[in-house]
Amino acid sequence: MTDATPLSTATATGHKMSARGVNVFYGDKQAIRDVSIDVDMDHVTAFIGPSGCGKSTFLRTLNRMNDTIASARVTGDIMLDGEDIYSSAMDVVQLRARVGMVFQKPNPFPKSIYENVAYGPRIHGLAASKVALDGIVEGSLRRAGLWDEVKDRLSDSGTALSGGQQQRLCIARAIAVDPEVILMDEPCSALDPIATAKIEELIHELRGRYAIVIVTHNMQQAARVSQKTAFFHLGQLVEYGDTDNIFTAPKQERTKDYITGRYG
Ligand SMILES: Nc1ncnc2c1ncn2[C@@H]1O[C@H](COP(=O)(O)OP(=O)(O)OP(=O)(O)O)[C@@H](O)[C@H]1O
Repeated sequence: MTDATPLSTATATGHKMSARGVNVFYGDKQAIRDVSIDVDMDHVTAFIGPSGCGKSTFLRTLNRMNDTIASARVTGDIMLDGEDIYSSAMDVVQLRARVGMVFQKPNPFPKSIYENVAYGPRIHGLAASKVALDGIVEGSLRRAGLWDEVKDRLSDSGTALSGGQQQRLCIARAIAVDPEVILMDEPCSALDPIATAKIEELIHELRGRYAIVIVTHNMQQAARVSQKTAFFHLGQLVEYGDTDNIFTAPKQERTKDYITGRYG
């Protein structure tokens, strides 16, 4: 591909995920306007912008979570490894295993800690034996930084953990099905500063192994955890670039106004 190649479709961009000309409507109301962006493996991408600008809506297009909202309609192209995730051939259950999601409010299943992590690998047939499943559960909890805190109480309910532990359990659950991309929608907004610091540390550790996209209201958090930042405003992607540049030398006036606290 040369620089002159039009980016009208994302088929051959070589990025982990690519969106081209994406619009999202809720009924007649347009929430996302003509957004094009690439997401890569080797960095964390932060979506920032004032409340209601469409960060969560756009994030949800990346694993078709908007399918669960009856009024939502998505147009444009979204590719995962060059494959159109909105094509009729795409298995949505598989897609959501490949592109996992962690929500604002920790939402463990009302099941044991072990079952929370084992459920996905079991339904996706990822473990041939109980020993293999035990290994996946332990490995996922270790990678989510939770193993030492829960190894002696795996049969306790996931909902009995603290909020921060529940969020790490949800990250372990996402990791357990061996995803390629992890979407995080304000994962720390319900957590205290210590639990938040643990999640941020975890994001650093997971970086490189997965493509990570995080929606955050907190600009300091975006600056701490991400290498790329996308600024959204009124449903548009106003600016996307290296996090350092977005925060120190934004090119667009609207980005500058937002990061200097003039609105939002
Ligand atoms: N399920 C829905 N039905 C109708 N409109 C919706 C729905 N979800 C979001 N919207 C609207 O779409 C626009 C974008 O909302 P969205 O939640 O994506 O923004 P956001 O930037 O993530 O906001 P916040 O930071 O407050 O979470 C808003 O105008 C919102 O009211």
